[in-house]
Amino acid sequence: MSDENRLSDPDMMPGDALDRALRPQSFDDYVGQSRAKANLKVYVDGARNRGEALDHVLLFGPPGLGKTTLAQILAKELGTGFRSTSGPVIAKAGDLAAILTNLEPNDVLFIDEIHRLPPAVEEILYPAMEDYALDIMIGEGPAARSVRLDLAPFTLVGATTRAGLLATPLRDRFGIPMRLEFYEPEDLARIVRAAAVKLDVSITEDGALEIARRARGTPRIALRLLRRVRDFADAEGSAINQGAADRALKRLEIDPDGLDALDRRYLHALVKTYAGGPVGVETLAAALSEARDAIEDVIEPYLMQNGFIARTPRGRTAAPAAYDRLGVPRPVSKQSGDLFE
Ligand SMILES: Nc1ncnc2c1ncn2[C@@H]1O[C@H](COP(=O)(O)OP(=O)(O)OP(=O)(O)O)[C@@H](O)[C@H]1O
Ligand SMILES: [Mg+2]
Repeated sequence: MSDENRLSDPDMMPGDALDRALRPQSFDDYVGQSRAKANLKVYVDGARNRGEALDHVLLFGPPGLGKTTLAQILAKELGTGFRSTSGPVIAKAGDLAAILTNLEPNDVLFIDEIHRLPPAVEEILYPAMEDYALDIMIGEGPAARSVRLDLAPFTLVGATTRAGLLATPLRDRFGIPMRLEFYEPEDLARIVRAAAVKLDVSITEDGALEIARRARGTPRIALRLLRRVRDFADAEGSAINQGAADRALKRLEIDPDGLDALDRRYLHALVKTYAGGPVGVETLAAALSEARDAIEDVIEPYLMQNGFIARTPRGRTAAPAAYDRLGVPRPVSKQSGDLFE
Protein backbone atom coordinates (compact mmCIF):
# COMPACT_ATOMS: atom_id res chain seq x y z
CA MET A 1 0.00 0.00 0.00
CA SER A 2 1.22 3.49 -0.69
CA ASP A 3 0.94 4.72 2.87
CA GLU A 4 4.13 3.26 4.27
CA ASN A 5 3.50 4.56 7.72
CA ARG A 6 0.26 2.75 8.10
CA LEU A 7 0.95 0.61 11.08
CA SER A 8 -2.25 -1.32 10.87
CA ASP A 9 -1.80 -2.29 7.25
CA PRO A 10 -1.93 -6.08 7.45
CA ASP A 11 -0.08 -6.34 4.14
CA MET A 12 3.02 -4.59 5.41
CA MET A 13 6.11 -6.73 5.08
CA PRO A 14 8.63 -5.98 7.87
CA GLY A 15 8.44 -8.35 10.80
CA ASP A 16 7.12 -11.19 8.71
CA ALA A 17 9.98 -13.45 9.76
CA LEU A 18 8.85 -12.93 13.32
CA ASP A 19 5.27 -13.57 12.25
CA ARG A 20 6.41 -16.94 11.01
CA ALA A 21 7.98 -17.76 14.33
CA LEU A 22 4.70 -16.93 16.05
CA ARG A 23 2.59 -19.00 13.70
CA PRO A 24 0.44 -21.62 15.42
CA GLN A 25 1.24 -25.19 14.40
CA SER A 26 -1.96 -27.09 15.19
CA PHE A 27 -5.72 -26.65 15.41
CA ASP A 28 -5.33 -26.34 19.17
CA ASP A 29 -2.95 -23.37 18.89
CA TYR A 30 -5.11 -21.71 16.26
CA VAL A 31 -7.28 -19.30 18.22
CA GLY A 32 -10.84 -18.41 17.24
CA GLN A 33 -12.55 -19.13 13.89
CA SER A 34 -14.35 -21.82 15.85
CA ARG A 35 -16.95 -22.59 13.20
CA ALA A 36 -14.42 -23.07 10.41
CA LYS A 37 -12.12 -25.01 12.70
CA ALA A 38 -14.79 -27.37 14.03
CA ASN A 39 -15.89 -28.30 10.53
CA LEU A 40 -12.37 -28.67 9.19
CA LYS A 41 -11.49 -30.98 12.09
CA VAL A 42 -14.30 -33.32 11.09
CA TYR A 43 -13.29 -33.31 7.43
CA VAL A 44 -9.61 -33.84 8.28
CA ASP A 45 -10.42 -36.79 10.56
CA GLY A 46 -12.59 -38.32 7.86
CA ALA A 47 -9.97 -37.98 5.14
CA ARG A 48 -7.20 -39.27 7.39
CA ASN A 49 -9.18 -42.29 8.54
CA ARG A 50 -10.06 -43.21 4.98
CA GLY A 51 -6.50 -42.57 3.83
CA GLU A 52 -7.83 -40.23 1.18
CA ALA A 53 -6.94 -36.72 0.10
CA LEU A 54 -9.04 -34.05 1.81
CA ASP A 55 -11.50 -32.31 -0.49
CA HIS A 56 -10.25 -29.02 -1.96
CA VAL A 57 -10.50 -26.08 0.44
CA LEU A 58 -11.01 -22.42 -0.41
CA LEU A 59 -10.08 -19.99 2.37
CA PHE A 60 -11.27 -16.45 1.88
CA GLY A 61 -11.35 -13.28 3.93
CA PRO A 62 -9.44 -10.04 4.50
CA PRO A 63 -5.62 -10.07 4.78
CA GLY A 64 -3.96 -11.16 8.00
CA LEU A 65 -6.82 -13.29 9.36
CA GLY A 66 -4.87 -16.55 9.21
CA LYS A 67 -5.44 -18.14 5.81
CA THR A 68 -1.82 -19.15 5.19
CA THR A 69 -1.52 -20.30 8.79
CA LEU A 70 -4.61 -22.47 8.51
CA ALA A 71 -3.42 -24.02 5.23
CA GLN A 72 -0.16 -25.08 6.91
CA ILE A 73 -2.04 -26.47 9.88
CA LEU A 74 -4.26 -28.51 7.56
CA ALA A 75 -1.22 -30.28 6.13
CA LYS A 76 0.21 -30.90 9.61
CA GLU A 77 -3.07 -32.27 10.93
CA LEU A 78 -3.48 -34.45 7.84
CA GLY A 79 0.08 -35.64 8.24
CA THR A 80 0.85 -34.86 4.60
CA GLY A 81 3.40 -32.82 2.71
CA PHE A 82 2.85 -29.11 2.09
CA ARG A 83 3.72 -27.35 -1.15
CA SER A 84 3.17 -23.65 -1.43
CA THR A 85 2.97 -21.23 -4.34
CA SER A 86 0.89 -18.25 -5.38
CA GLY A 87 -1.25 -17.12 -8.29
CA PRO A 88 0.99 -14.39 -9.66
CA VAL A 89 4.10 -16.61 -9.45
CA ILE A 90 2.71 -19.26 -11.79
CA ALA A 91 3.13 -17.68 -15.21
CA LYS A 92 2.63 -20.65 -17.54
CA ALA A 93 0.53 -23.79 -17.56
CA GLY A 94 3.78 -25.77 -17.59
CA ASP A 95 4.83 -24.26 -14.25
CA LEU A 96 1.73 -25.59 -12.57
CA ALA A 97 1.99 -28.93 -14.39
CA ALA A 98 5.50 -29.33 -12.98
CA ILE A 99 4.28 -28.69 -9.46
CA LEU A 100 1.29 -31.02 -9.82
CA THR A 101 3.29 -33.94 -11.21
CA ASN A 102 5.72 -33.69 -8.29
CA LEU A 103 3.09 -34.02 -5.56
CA GLU A 104 3.08 -37.06 -3.29
CA PRO A 105 -0.25 -38.81 -2.67
CA ASN A 106 -2.62 -36.73 -0.48
CA ASP A 107 -0.24 -33.74 -0.32
CA VAL A 108 -1.59 -30.26 0.31
CA LEU A 109 -0.88 -27.79 -2.47
CA PHE A 110 -1.39 -24.23 -1.23
CA ILE A 111 -2.02 -21.54 -3.85
CA ASP A 112 -2.09 -18.09 -2.28
CA GLU A 113 -3.83 -15.24 -4.12
CA ILE A 114 -5.54 -17.81 -6.27
CA HIS A 115 -7.68 -15.10 -7.87
CA ARG A 116 -4.54 -13.95 -9.68
CA LEU A 117 -3.87 -17.19 -11.58
CA PRO A 118 -3.57 -16.57 -15.33
CA PRO A 119 -6.61 -18.02 -17.18
CA ALA A 120 -4.50 -20.52 -19.16
CA VAL A 121 -3.13 -21.91 -15.89
CA GLU A 122 -6.56 -22.00 -14.33
CA GLU A 123 -7.79 -24.27 -17.10
CA ILE A 124 -5.31 -27.03 -16.39
CA LEU A 125 -6.39 -26.84 -12.77
CA TYR A 126 -9.94 -27.94 -13.58
CA PRO A 127 -9.23 -31.57 -14.58
CA ALA A 128 -6.49 -31.69 -11.93
CA MET A 129 -8.97 -30.81 -9.20
CA GLU A 130 -11.81 -32.90 -10.56
CA ASP A 131 -10.14 -36.08 -11.80
CA TYR A 132 -6.53 -35.77 -10.56
CA ALA A 133 -5.50 -35.62 -14.20
CA LEU A 134 -3.56 -33.38 -16.57
CA ASP A 135 -4.58 -32.94 -20.18
CA ILE A 136 -1.48 -32.30 -22.24
CA MET A 137 -1.37 -31.37 -25.91
CA ILE A 138 1.25 -33.23 -27.91
CA GLY A 139 2.29 -32.08 -31.37
CA GLU A 140 0.92 -29.27 -33.46
CA GLY A 141 -1.57 -28.72 -36.26
CA PRO A 142 -3.67 -31.63 -37.56
CA ALA A 143 -1.47 -34.22 -35.84
CA ALA A 144 -1.94 -32.66 -32.41
CA ARG A 145 -3.61 -34.81 -29.85
CA SER A 146 -4.39 -34.57 -26.20
CA VAL A 147 -2.93 -37.02 -23.74
CA ARG A 148 -4.29 -37.53 -20.27
CA LEU A 149 -1.76 -37.94 -17.48
CA ASP A 150 -2.79 -39.22 -14.06
CA LEU A 151 -1.78 -37.31 -10.95
CA ALA A 152 -1.51 -38.39 -7.36
CA PRO A 153 -4.62 -37.45 -5.38
CA PHE A 154 -4.01 -34.13 -3.65
CA THR A 155 -5.76 -31.35 -1.79
CA LEU A 156 -5.74 -27.89 -3.26
CA VAL A 157 -5.99 -25.21 -0.61
CA GLY A 158 -6.66 -21.87 -2.29
CA ALA A 159 -6.51 -18.58 -0.43
CA THR A 160 -7.95 -15.29 -1.58
CA THR A 161 -8.98 -11.96 -0.17
CA ARG A 162 -11.60 -11.83 -2.92
CA ALA A 163 -13.72 -14.89 -3.49
CA GLY A 164 -15.83 -12.69 -5.77
CA LEU A 165 -13.00 -12.42 -8.30
CA LEU A 166 -12.76 -16.18 -8.75
CA ALA A 167 -14.19 -17.62 -11.95
CA THR A 168 -17.30 -19.63 -11.16
CA PRO A 169 -15.96 -22.94 -12.57
CA LEU A 170 -12.95 -22.62 -10.28
CA ARG A 171 -14.97 -21.64 -7.22
CA ASP A 172 -17.38 -24.52 -7.80
CA ARG A 173 -14.58 -27.07 -7.71
CA PHE A 174 -13.80 -26.37 -4.08
CA GLY A 175 -15.78 -28.82 -1.97
CA ILE A 176 -14.98 -26.90 1.22
CA PRO A 177 -15.32 -23.12 0.97
CA MET A 178 -14.47 -21.37 4.24
CA ARG A 179 -14.87 -17.71 5.06
CA LEU A 180 -12.57 -16.46 7.80
CA GLU A 181 -14.15 -13.83 10.05
CA PHE A 182 -12.69 -10.87 11.92
CA TYR A 183 -11.66 -11.93 15.44
CA GLU A 184 -13.32 -10.94 18.69
CA PRO A 185 -11.11 -8.88 21.05
CA GLU A 186 -10.99 -11.78 23.54
CA ASP A 187 -9.52 -14.08 20.87
CA LEU A 188 -7.01 -11.46 19.75
CA ALA A 189 -6.02 -10.94 23.39
CA ARG A 190 -5.25 -14.65 23.64
CA ILE A 191 -3.11 -14.41 20.50
CA VAL A 192 -1.30 -11.37 21.92
CA ARG A 193 -0.65 -13.09 25.25
CA ALA A 194 0.67 -16.24 23.56
CA ALA A 195 2.99 -14.14 21.40
CA ALA A 196 4.16 -12.14 24.42
CA VAL A 197 5.20 -15.40 26.09
CA LYS A 198 7.17 -16.43 23.01
CA LEU A 199 8.76 -12.98 22.76
CA ASP A 200 9.46 -12.91 26.49
CA VAL A 201 7.49 -9.69 26.94
CA SER A 202 5.65 -9.03 30.17
CA ILE A 203 2.06 -7.97 29.59
CA THR A 204 -1.03 -7.79 31.78
CA GLU A 205 -4.46 -9.15 30.85
CA ASP A 206 -5.89 -5.68 30.33
CA GLY A 207 -2.79 -4.60 28.42
CA ALA A 208 -3.35 -7.46 25.98
CA LEU A 209 -7.03 -6.63 25.73
CA GLU A 210 -6.29 -2.98 24.98
CA ILE A 211 -4.07 -3.98 22.05
CA ALA A 212 -6.66 -6.55 20.94
CA ARG A 213 -9.51 -4.03 20.90
CA ARG A 214 -7.51 -1.76 18.64
CA ALA A 215 -6.26 -4.32 16.12
CA ARG A 216 -9.10 -4.14 13.57
CA GLY A 217 -10.12 -7.72 14.34
CA THR A 218 -6.91 -8.98 12.70
CA PRO A 219 -4.21 -11.19 14.27
CA ARG A 220 -1.42 -9.87 12.08
CA ILE A 221 -2.21 -6.30 13.16
CA ALA A 222 -2.47 -7.35 16.82
CA LEU A 223 1.00 -8.92 16.64
CA ARG A 224 2.44 -5.88 14.94
CA LEU A 225 0.92 -3.53 17.51
CA LEU A 226 2.32 -5.71 20.28
CA ARG A 227 5.83 -5.21 18.95
CA ARG A 228 5.42 -1.44 18.66
CA VAL A 229 3.78 -1.12 22.06
CA ARG A 230 6.60 -3.16 23.54
CA ASP A 231 9.08 -0.59 22.23
CA PHE A 232 7.23 2.23 23.95
CA ALA A 233 6.80 0.25 27.18
CA ASP A 234 10.52 -0.63 27.16
CA ALA A 235 11.36 3.03 26.71
CA GLU A 236 9.13 3.87 29.68
CA GLY A 237 10.65 1.02 31.63
CA SER A 238 7.20 -0.40 32.34
CA ALA A 239 5.36 -3.63 31.69
CA ILE A 240 2.60 -3.53 29.09
CA ASN A 241 -0.43 -2.73 31.18
CA GLN A 242 -3.55 -1.01 29.99
CA GLY A 243 -2.20 2.49 30.60
CA ALA A 244 1.08 1.83 28.81
CA ALA A 245 -0.75 0.19 25.88
CA ASP A 246 -3.17 3.10 25.64
CA ARG A 247 -0.40 5.70 25.67
CA ALA A 248 1.57 3.85 23.01
CA LEU A 249 -1.44 3.31 20.77
CA LYS A 250 -2.38 6.98 21.04
CA ARG A 251 1.08 7.90 19.87
CA LEU A 252 0.63 5.49 17.00
CA GLU A 253 -2.60 7.36 16.16
CA ILE A 254 -4.80 4.34 16.66
CA ASP A 255 -8.18 5.28 18.08
CA PRO A 256 -9.88 3.52 20.99
CA ASP A 257 -12.15 1.75 18.48
CA GLY A 258 -9.18 0.61 16.42
CA LEU A 259 -9.58 3.00 13.50
CA ASP A 260 -6.28 4.33 12.23
CA ALA A 261 -5.34 7.41 10.25
CA LEU A 262 -6.30 5.90 6.90
CA ASP A 263 -9.68 4.72 8.17
CA ARG A 264 -10.34 8.22 9.43
CA ARG A 265 -9.29 9.76 6.11
CA TYR A 266 -11.62 7.38 4.31
CA LEU A 267 -14.59 8.30 6.51
CA HIS A 268 -13.73 11.95 6.22
CA ALA A 269 -13.69 11.80 2.43
CA LEU A 270 -16.93 9.86 2.26
CA VAL A 271 -18.87 11.95 4.77
CA LYS A 272 -17.50 15.41 4.15
CA THR A 273 -16.09 15.54 0.61
CA TYR A 274 -18.77 13.35 -0.94
CA ALA A 275 -21.66 14.24 1.38
CA GLY A 276 -22.12 10.66 2.57
CA GLY A 277 -22.21 9.15 -0.90
CA PRO A 278 -23.10 7.19 -2.84
CA VAL A 279 -19.67 7.52 -4.36
CA GLY A 280 -17.74 5.07 -6.51
CA VAL A 281 -14.74 3.23 -5.13
CA GLU A 282 -12.49 4.57 -7.91
CA THR A 283 -13.34 8.12 -6.89
CA LEU A 284 -12.57 7.38 -3.26
CA ALA A 285 -9.33 5.66 -4.20
CA ALA A 286 -8.25 8.71 -6.18
CA ALA A 287 -9.23 11.07 -3.37
CA LEU A 288 -7.15 9.06 -0.89
CA SER A 289 -4.27 8.29 -3.30
CA GLU A 290 -4.65 4.62 -2.46
CA ALA A 291 -4.95 1.61 -4.73
CA ARG A 292 -8.49 0.45 -5.27
CA ASP A 293 -7.50 -3.08 -4.18
CA ALA A 294 -6.22 -1.81 -0.85
CA ILE A 295 -9.44 0.10 -0.27
CA GLU A 296 -11.61 -2.90 -1.08
CA ASP A 297 -9.50 -5.59 0.62
CA VAL A 298 -8.18 -3.82 3.68
CA ILE A 299 -10.11 -0.69 4.60
CA GLU A 300 -13.70 -1.36 3.66
CA PRO A 301 -14.31 -4.84 5.12
CA TYR A 302 -13.62 -3.62 8.65
CA LEU A 303 -15.58 -0.38 8.26
CA MET A 304 -18.49 -2.36 6.85
CA GLN A 305 -18.34 -4.98 9.57
CA ASN A 306 -18.54 -2.20 12.15
CA GLY A 307 -21.48 -0.48 10.52
CA PHE A 308 -19.69 2.69 9.38
CA ILE A 309 -20.29 2.26 5.66
CA ALA A 310 -22.37 0.26 3.21
CA ARG A 311 -21.60 -0.91 -0.30
CA THR A 312 -24.53 -0.35 -2.64
CA PRO A 313 -24.83 -0.90 -6.38
CA ARG A 314 -24.43 2.85 -6.88
CA GLY A 315 -21.36 3.17 -4.67
CA ARG A 316 -20.32 3.57 -1.06
CA THR A 317 -22.60 5.27 1.42
CA ALA A 318 -21.89 6.50 4.94
CA ALA A 319 -24.01 4.94 7.71
CA PRO A 320 -25.20 6.99 10.69
CA ALA A 321 -22.30 5.67 12.76
CA ALA A 322 -19.86 7.34 10.38
CA TYR A 323 -21.47 10.76 10.95
CA ASP A 324 -21.47 10.18 14.70
CA ARG A 325 -17.86 9.06 14.60
CA LEU A 326 -16.78 12.30 12.91
CA GLY A 327 -19.07 14.48 15.01
CA VAL A 328 -20.97 15.54 11.91
CA PRO A 329 -24.77 15.88 12.21
CA ARG A 330 -26.63 13.10 10.45
CA PRO A 331 -28.49 14.26 7.35
CA VAL A 332 -32.17 14.75 8.17
CA SER A 333 -33.49 12.92 5.15
CA LYS A 334 -32.12 11.86 1.83
CA GLN A 335 -34.00 11.03 -1.33
CA SER A 336 -32.19 7.72 -1.64
CA GLY A 337 -34.34 5.51 0.55
CA ASP A 338 -31.60 2.90 0.88
CA LEU A 339 -29.40 5.05 3.06
CA PHE A 340 -30.65 4.40 6.58
CA GLU A 341 -32.89 1.43 6.20
N1 LIG B 1 -6.08 -18.06 14.61
C1 LIG B 1 -4.84 -17.60 14.89
N2 LIG B 1 -4.27 -17.87 16.06
C2 LIG B 1 -3.04 -17.40 16.34
N3 LIG B 1 -2.30 -16.66 15.49
C3 LIG B 1 -2.81 -16.38 14.30
C4 LIG B 1 -4.10 -16.84 13.92
N4 LIG B 1 -4.37 -16.42 12.68
C5 LIG B 1 -3.31 -15.71 12.29
N5 LIG B 1 -2.36 -15.68 13.25
C6 LIG B 1 -1.09 -14.96 13.15
O1 LIG B 1 -1.28 -13.84 12.32
C7 LIG B 1 -0.29 -13.76 11.31
C8 LIG B 1 -0.95 -13.58 9.98
O2 LIG B 1 -1.62 -14.76 9.58
P1 LIG B 1 -1.56 -15.31 8.08
O3 LIG B 1 -0.27 -14.96 7.45
O4 LIG B 1 -1.95 -16.73 8.10
O5 LIG B 1 -2.72 -14.44 7.41
P2 LIG B 1 -3.32 -14.51 5.92
O6 LIG B 1 -4.80 -14.59 6.06
O7 LIG B 1 -2.64 -15.57 5.16
O8 LIG B 1 -2.96 -13.10 5.33
P3 LIG B 1 -2.76 -12.66 3.77
O9 LIG B 1 -4.15 -12.53 3.19
O10 LIG B 1 -2.10 -11.33 3.87
O11 LIG B 1 -1.93 -13.70 3.12
C9 LIG B 1 0.52 -15.05 11.39
O12 LIG B 1 1.87 -14.74 11.63
C10 LIG B 1 -0.03 -15.83 12.56
O13 LIG B 1 0.99 -16.01 13.52
MG1 LIG C 1 -1.30 -15.41 3.59
